[in-house]
Order: sequence, then structure tokens, then C-alpha cells
Amino acid sequence: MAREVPEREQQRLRLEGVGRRYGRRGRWVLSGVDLEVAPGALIRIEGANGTGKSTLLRLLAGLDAPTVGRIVGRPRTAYVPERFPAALPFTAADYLMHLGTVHGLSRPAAADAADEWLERFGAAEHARTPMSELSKGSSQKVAVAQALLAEPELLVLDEAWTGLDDPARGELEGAVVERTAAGGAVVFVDHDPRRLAGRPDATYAVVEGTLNPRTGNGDAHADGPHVVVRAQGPAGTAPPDEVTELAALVEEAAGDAHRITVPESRSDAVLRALLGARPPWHVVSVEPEPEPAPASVPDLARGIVPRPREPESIETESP
Ligand SMILES: Nc1ncnc2c1ncn2[C@@H]1O[C@H](COP(=O)(O)OP(=O)(O)OP(=O)(O)O)[C@@H](O)[C@H]1O
Repeated sequence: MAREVPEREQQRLRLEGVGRRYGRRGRWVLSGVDLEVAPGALIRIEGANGTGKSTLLRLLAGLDAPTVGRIVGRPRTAYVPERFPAALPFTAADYLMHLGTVHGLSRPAAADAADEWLERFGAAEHARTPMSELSKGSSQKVAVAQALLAEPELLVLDEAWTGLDDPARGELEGAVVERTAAGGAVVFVDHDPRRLAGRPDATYAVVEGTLNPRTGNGDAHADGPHVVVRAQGPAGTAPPDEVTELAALVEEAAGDAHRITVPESRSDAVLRALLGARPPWHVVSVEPEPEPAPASVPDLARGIVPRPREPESIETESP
């Protein structure tokens, strides 16, 4: 049974004018980011490769500090990093029990929570396996279990579904829905546009260092049907900026191809931008986006309060 988190007792995380660059002369990876994460909110962060999504999530998780701006109101936070340090000198159960006690659980409660989450993710048989001997998938199950077992007020997931088998992926989606229903906030990045489709209270895209709200209700897929454009450009190049700004999601595919998910209403503009690039991109295919899988847990009303932005920084949705 999930621990309820009364809203009035929770810290509300706020990013105010946050900028981050690596090194004194490095480029600004993020700049002028304002964001408020309300209790119970489910927030999706999108963006092309290397735009700064992980940088933003590390700031949200409290593992990194802004170069400028400030972060206030730290809730009890747990984080699943993009790369989990698997070669730790513990068995899976001992590691989870240790993490549970760090998060304030008694040893028996931490041991019970460790067993419960390993069971839920189908990894109970690996409880006594040293972490260094776990497969990538089992190690990822431990990574998500360590974040969930203390029932955090804020859960930050950086591509946490990657490497999990199908049942564990479904289990993690269910756990996210449970967490938000219990009043916890969840912020996630995932390369699959169908992940938790229709559920986020807000979706933001990181574009050229700024955080742009997607649509009125925050769901990237609320703006009508989408198409998937597969396109190939010169080796090692990212799609033109105009494409990244118009698309709901840009992902690298096999070879030098990119998979670009875009609202149907903007697909002509994306194709024009690809074909008009110098040198032009080769459009391999244009297909309707597959239907998302139906959600398994009843929907629940939740509140998200995006911080007000300066008018010039609001992304307008072109028809
Ligand atoms: N610790 C670091 N030191 C120096 N540069 C870094 C560091 N972490 C990230 N960067 C740089 O910051 C930029 C944004 O990286 P980040 O990992 O946040 O992007 P991302 O959107 O999560 O990318 P991906 O989708 O590939 O995971 C990249 O140019 C990256 O090389």
C-alpha cells in the first residue's frame, strides 16, 4: 500500500532562471529555465539528442547545481540515472536494503520493500546475486527499485524503461501512476513517444537550451494525430533546427537515419525543412504513428502548475 504524501506537507520544487554550462567557457546547455513541479504532477521532458535533458534531470534530482539561477523547495527525491553504476560490491537485496535505510526506513521495512520491488519487477530470483554479476536488464530493475522503494515525493526517471523487459516496463508505468496518485511528483525522459501516453500533466521540450511547454494540457500527443518521418542526412549530422522545433520527438535510428514524430498538421513543414536543407535530407518513409497501447490503471486528476514565462519565450503552436 503506497504511503500517501499530504500535499500541504510537501516541498514544491522550483527552478528559477536556471542556467547550466560545463566549464567557465563552455556553451550554455540550459538557460533561463523556470519550472515548478507541483505535488502529484507527471511531467514529460522531450528533446533531441544532446539538447540537455539529462542535465535538466540531474538538476531536478539535486545531483548537480545550476551555474546561474536557483532551485528552491527540495522534496524527498529519488532518481534513476541514464547509466546505472552496476558494479557495486553488494547483492541486489543488500544494496536495496542499504538504500532503503539511507532513505529513512528501518532495516526490516527496507528489507521488506527490497523484496517487494524485486518481486514486482520479476527479479526476486536475483536478490542474492552480486550486483556485478547481474545482466543489464536485471541491473536496470534494481536501478528502478532503489528509486521506488522509499516512495519519494519527487521521482526523476532518465530513460528508466531502457533495458527492461515488457512486463517490467508495464510495472514501472503502473508504479509511476501509483506514485502520482499518492501525491508524489514524477518527471521523466523516455525515447518512446508512447510511454505513459495521454497521462502527463505537462510536456516540455528542451530546444536550444530553453524549456518550451508543448501544448495547453501538456500532452505532446494532444495536438492531433502524429506521423513518423524516417529521414537520413549527412553522416553524424542532427536534423535542421527547424525540424527539431516542429517535431514532438526526434530520435536517432539505425545508421544515419532519424525517426521524427510530428503532428500531422506540421508534417508538410517538416518535410519542406528536410528537403530544403543544404545538403538535402533523404526522406525514407512517412507513416501514421502507431496507436498507443491502452493504459492499465484508471486515470486520476492531478495538478501541475507551470511557472509563468516571459511572453517572448512562450512557444506558440502554429496551426
Ligand atoms: N559532465 C559533463 N561535462 C561536460 N559536458 C557535459 C557533461 N554532461 C553533459 N555535457 C554536455 O551537455 C550537453 C547536453 O548533454 P545531456 O546529456 O544533458 O543531453 P541529453 O539531451 O540528455 O542527451 P541524450 O538524449 O543523448 O541523452 C551535451 O553537449 C553534453 O556533451
